[in-house]
Amino acid sequence: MTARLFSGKALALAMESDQKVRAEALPRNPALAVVLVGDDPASRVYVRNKVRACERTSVRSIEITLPYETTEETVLAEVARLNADPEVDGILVQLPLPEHVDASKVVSAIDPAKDVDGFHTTSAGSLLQGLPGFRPCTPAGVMEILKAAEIDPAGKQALVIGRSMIVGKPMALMLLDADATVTIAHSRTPNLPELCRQADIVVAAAGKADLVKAYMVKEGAVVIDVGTNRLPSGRLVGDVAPDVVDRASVMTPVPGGVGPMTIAMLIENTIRSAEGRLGKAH
Ligand SMILES: NC(=O)C1=CN([C@@H]2O[C@H](COP(=O)(O)OP(=O)(O)OC[C@H]3O[C@@H](n4cnc5c(N)ncnc54)[C@H](OP(=O)(O)O)[C@@H]3O)[C@@H](O)[C@H]2O)C=CC1
Ligand SMILES: Nc1nc(=O)c2c([nH]1)NC[C@@H]1CN(c3ccc(C(=O)N[C@@H](CCC(=O)O)C(=O)O)cc3)C=[N+]21
Repeated sequence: MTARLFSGKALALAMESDQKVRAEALPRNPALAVVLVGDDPASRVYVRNKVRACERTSVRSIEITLPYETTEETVLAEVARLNADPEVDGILVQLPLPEHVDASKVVSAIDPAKDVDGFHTTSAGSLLQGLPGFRPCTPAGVMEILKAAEIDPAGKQALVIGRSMIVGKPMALMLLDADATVTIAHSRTPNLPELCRQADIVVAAAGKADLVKAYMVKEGAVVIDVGTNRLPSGRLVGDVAPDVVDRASVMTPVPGGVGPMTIAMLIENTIRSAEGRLGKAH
């Protein structure tokens, strides 16, 4: 079998036209503030992509770049200022933060009503309880891809590789909510190939190039590649080896798969936040 490559980039662009209309229908443009501490080159690429998506959808982008040495107190003060600003709808603090800054403390300081990343304990609690709230953008983007590709997780065996707060854990919950039977693998999982071979849907989010190889994939499985690994050559690759294309039925490419959908969901959360704040609730 040769997999169909599902373009997250095309889906993200399709979502943008509706997002732009909604953003422009509001009394003021929705605004997203991104706080970047230090100058991690990978983070810079993500921030640049977010800024471009904001431009295309009429979302105001506020970038706050602080030097690596910035104290936790200053980062917290910046978050407090953005919380209090009535013109700001979404706050994203780019992770990872420098070691001397406690990331969970900073994330907890964000007003849950502006938590467009969906990492605050309030948002995480809403996801766990099936209540409305901001959903983390990457797994939400994966769910949108599955929907657009007409893949219903109900009754399927799903394997999530990775258990981070950003991707793996919320991904597993969302697939569970969609009635899949979910297995979560991590670095201490001894039998990854065996678990992988049983899965109808594989979401790879470990950050290890070529972790998922063709022999591990069930014929006809759906393979979603979240990994973004920068090779020494500068090339960006996912967690899924190229020859998996011969076994999967649907696959997402890297780049051009989950990454652009993460950004599309961030814009979506920001516009929803603005709609709520400006009296256009869903
Ligand atoms: N496309 C996008 O929009 C996004 C892409 N990413 C990318 O996704 C990847 C994961 O990101 P993130 O979750 O933040 O990363 P983390 O490093 O926080 O988590 C990685 C997870 O993978 C697990 N893992 C590592 N090695 C293996 C292995 N050999 N077998 C099984 N599990 C393993 C780890 O296990 P343990 O918990 O035991 O350490 C951990 O749970 C990265 O490449 C990142 O760049 C991330 C966010 C968005
Ligand atoms: N608070 C916070 N929220 C995040 O959502 C967050 C974060 N911190 N830290 C880092 C990870 C990673 N992440 C990506 C987003 C977009 C692409 C993306 O757009 N990728 C493009 C290409 C990018 C490139 O060319 O390098 C693609 O896959 O096509 C990738 C990765 C969000 N993250």
